[in-house]
This record gives sequence, structure tokens and C-alpha cells, in this order.
Amino acid sequence: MSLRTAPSLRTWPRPAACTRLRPFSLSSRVRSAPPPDIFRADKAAVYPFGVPSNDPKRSLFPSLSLTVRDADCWAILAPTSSSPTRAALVATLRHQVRFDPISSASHPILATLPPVERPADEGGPRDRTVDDLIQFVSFKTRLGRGSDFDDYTARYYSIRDEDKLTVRQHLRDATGADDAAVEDKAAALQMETLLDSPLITLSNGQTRRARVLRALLARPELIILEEPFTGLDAPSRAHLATLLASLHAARSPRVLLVLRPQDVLPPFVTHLALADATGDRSLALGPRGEVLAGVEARALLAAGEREREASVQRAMRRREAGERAAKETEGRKALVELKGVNVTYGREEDGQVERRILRDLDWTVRAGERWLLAGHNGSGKSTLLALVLGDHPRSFNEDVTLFGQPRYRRATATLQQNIGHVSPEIFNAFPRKHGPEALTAYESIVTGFESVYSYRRATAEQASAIDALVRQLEHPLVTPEFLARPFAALSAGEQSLVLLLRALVKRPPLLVLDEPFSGMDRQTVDKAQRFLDEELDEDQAVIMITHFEEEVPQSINRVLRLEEGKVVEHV
Ligand SMILES: Nc1ncnc2c1ncn2[C@@H]1O[C@H](COP(=O)(O)OP(=O)(O)OP(=O)(O)O)[C@@H](O)[C@H]1O
Repeated sequence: MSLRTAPSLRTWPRPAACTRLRPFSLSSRVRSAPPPDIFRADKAAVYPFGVPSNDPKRSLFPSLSLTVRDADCWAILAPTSSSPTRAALVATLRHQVRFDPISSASHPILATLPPVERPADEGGPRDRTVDDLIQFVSFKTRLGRGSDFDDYTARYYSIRDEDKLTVRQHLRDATGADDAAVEDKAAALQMETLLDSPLITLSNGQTRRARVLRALLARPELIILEEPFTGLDAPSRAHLATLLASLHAARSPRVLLVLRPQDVLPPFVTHLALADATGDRSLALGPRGEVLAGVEARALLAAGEREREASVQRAMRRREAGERAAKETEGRKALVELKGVNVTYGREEDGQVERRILRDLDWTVRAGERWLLAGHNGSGKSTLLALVLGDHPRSFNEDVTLFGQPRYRRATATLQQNIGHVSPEIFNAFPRKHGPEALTAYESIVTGFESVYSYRRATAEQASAIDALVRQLEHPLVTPEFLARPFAALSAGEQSLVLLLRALVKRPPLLVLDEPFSGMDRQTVDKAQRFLDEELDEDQAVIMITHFEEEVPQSINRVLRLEEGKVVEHV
């Protein structure tokens, strides 16, 4: 069925049925010269670099046969984001492994590509490498940042000279693309109006789109996108899926997706690699229909489907529950009070474009309330949270009251004592040092007591708070060995979990959870949701942002929805 969408036919005069032929079919070669394969492995033993071939137990795949043909759009699907098999397959496709024998795997398309032009003083033209061929956009990819802590609140202040780098300039510097190419690709990703914004002002969803844009501008033959739909709102997800379908159709570039089971499988995916969650590197590979007919795939996708359906019901129930919940918390202490708040950037009188980010916003959050802060990418949610967190200069105005006092009367440190916070910005900014200065998972959680980003020795009381938290979480992953691992060595989902524990550990009156489950596997999301539903104190309030309805815990029963900075739903 998916072959109908195989759009290669426009560029390559090849019958659709060819995509079903075995890769080495002689008859297909004789009939016409098919476009070269992107990747081909024939009974290849795949090893990490440095592991000798006489140690097959340590191989990534003992005998891998896989062909990614020109027309194929593969999706790699694993039950968990941290599946080592999933990571091993991506590394294999990127040739970041050793093949035995060397000739058992190759990227045949490489031999057909023209060399990369370079001036004579840089060595003249050079052959293309796999790195030229494939761009990998990981959820972990950071835009132009180092391994130290970044001040993610900088975007809210008047932008410093060193932070004035615009999206356009960044893209040009990083990829060597000219303005026309930048504008063309930006338009495809609906980012043209953001090109002249400083890079640091982009919202989270906008940043993720910018990563895809940067990878496209490097003009690869294949783009591998890891969990590309995470952090995008539903319309942006649909738009991205359509865009990827047309990019793949035009081979400009071809697309390979790495998806979570809860993601919707786009119709243009023709082939699936179903990886296991454990380390035993079992893979089901083949055309989409065949793999989906298998028991494992059906179970995996059915669970995702059930989850999505249940979440629609939950959203409806939440609307009904909202009014009741508001009555229950009516007389309780107000933790956050915003009255007629506006946030505007750029002043017309200074010749700048004026952008209103929040408009006449009223909102009160009381002790024990559980809020979903909803809205499309760029609608102003993080800006609103920055007011609540006291991170935004506008929070010092009279119209913002936090924990019973105007923000300007509260020291930032006292404010932070009352708030546990996770966000994509913290995820990006959290230090990931290696070597002796590296924080372990445990030490990263300890930093939550003082809301800092550097090592603090845990007091006895803090150590027992962490023990209690880990016990209550009831997650088999979180063992003493796990807690002793360096934060930087954990998978994206594991890092998200550690940062969530960091936010929870001091049991603050207010939890601000901005996309807290990003990158987490289903089991971890379940454990975290159960914790939020059952283990919080009655008086702890929650404000949560997520673009995935199925990630909203059941106990969330209030909704504030923004559209272009205005409140459009308040229940
Ligand atoms: N300093 C700034 N100058 C100009 N525009 C800004 C600045 N900071 C943020 N913006 C813009 O404000 C808008 C709202 O950003 P915000 O991060 O609040 O969105 P969001 O709703 O949290 O989006 P997402 O779901 O993608 O995280 C975005 O269009 C962003 O580009």
C-alpha cells in the first residue's frame, strides 16, 4: 500500500513494483540501471569500534542483511527511546561502526556522487564521505552550544551583543548555504518570518524546526530524524509529516525516521525496522505491511493507538472536571496571580517591529491546582511560565504576584525554593561534563534542592528524601547503579527522568513541568504519571505543558489555552 506513495517515480523512471524486488536481482539490473542503493549490508557482522571480531558476543549485530533503496522510506521503531538496538542501527546506517568483513556493507550511492568542490588552498576537490551523505538530527542535538550551563533566561532580557546571532546568520555560518537557499528551505518549514530573529529568542518548537532546517541546508542525500514530532504541536506535526513526504518524494533529501511507538506512523513510510527494547539486538526488518503483520509490531502499535484514544476521552473528561475542581480550590492560597499582563518585544517608535507575545492575561493558580498550559508552538506558553518563575523582567511589574507577594519583593533564591522546574531549556542547558567534573545522575538530583547546576554534597536529610522519592517512583530502571552513572552518559529519556526527579525532590509548593516527558519511553512516562497522580501532596500545585494529550496525567483537571498570546480557554 505504501508503495503508492513512493514518489520517486517522478524523478526516477522505475516501476513501483521494483521496490519489492530483492536488492541483488539480476533482472532488474539488466532491464534498466536502477538508482544506487543508499545503504547495503549483506550478512555483515557489525562491531563497535575497538571491539575485535573474535568477540562476537560484543557485536552490535552478528549478521545484518539490510538494503535501504533509493525509493524506500524506512522508519525505525523501538519500544523505548533508550533501546540499544535502535541506537546501534542508527550508528550502523551512519557507518559509525566497524563491519566485518569490510566489504559486507557499503553506501553504494557514494560512488555516484560528484566530489565536494574546495578551493585549491584547502586541498582541492575531495571525495564525499558518509558524513556528507547523511545528516542526523537528534532530539539531543543542541544549536551552537557547549557543555557548560547556558543561561536559558537570556532570551527574555535585552539581548546581549554575543547573543544577537540571527537564525539566518547561524544557518549560513553552519552550512555555508546562501540567502536564497536559506529562504527557500525556511519557507518550506514555515520559518521565513523567524529568520531575522536572534537565535536565542526561538520557542522550543521553533528551535526544533530550526534543527531540521539546518540539516536540510547541508544538502544531504539522506536525513535521519530522531523523534522529529516531539515538542511540536498537532498542526506542526501534520505540516512536518507532509513536508517530509514531499522531500522524500523529490529525494531532496530522502528521509529516514526514528519514531516512538506512540507516534503516528506517516503514510509515506514504506519499510520498518522494529527494534527490541533490550540489548539482544533483535530486529524485524522489511516492507511496512509485512512487519506490521507481525505480532510484536501489532502489540506495540496497538498500545500506542489505545493510548491516543484514551487520551481523547481524558481530554473531554478534563473539561467537565475543570469547573468542579475550580470550586474545590476556591478559598486556597494563591501561588500565582497575574492581572492584565502584557508582554511586547520591539518598539515601533524605535523603528522596530512590535511583537505582542502575551495580551491582557489574567490567571490565578492556587495551592493544589493541577493545570495544563496548552497552545500551539510560539503561542506564548514559555513566556508566561517565565513570568511565573520570576525569570522574565516583566515579572517585576505590579501585575505579577508570586506566593502572596509582588515578584519584586522576593529574592530569586527564595522564589526558586518554592518551585520545582523542568523544561526543554533546562534540558538543553544542564551541564553535561565528562571526566572528573562530571555530575552523576544522583548528584544531578541533589542540585534540585538549591535549584543550582553544580555539585553540592547531599546532607543526610537530603539523602533520605532522595531515597524516599526513588522508592515512591517504583521504577526498576532507577537502581543505585543507574544513579551512579554520569548524567552525560544517559540516554535523552533517562536524562529527562533525572531532571524530573531533580524538580520533585524538594517537594515544592509549585511544580512547573514544561514538556517533562520528552524522550522518555512508555514505561517511564507511566511511572512518572502515576507519581504525579498519586504521590504529590494535596497542596502541591502543578502547571504542565505538553503537546501530546496522552502525556497529560489524569490528575490534571484545569486548562489554560493560549493562542497568539491571548487566553482562548480557561476551565
Ligand atoms: N526576546 C524576544 N524577542 C522577540 N520575540 C521573542 C523573544 N522571546 C520570545 N519571542 C517570541 O515569542 C513567541 C512565544 O515564544 P514562547 O517560547 O513563549 O512560545 P511557546 O508557546 O512556549 O512555544 P513552544 O510550544 O514552541 O515552546 C515566539 O514566537 C518567540 O519567537
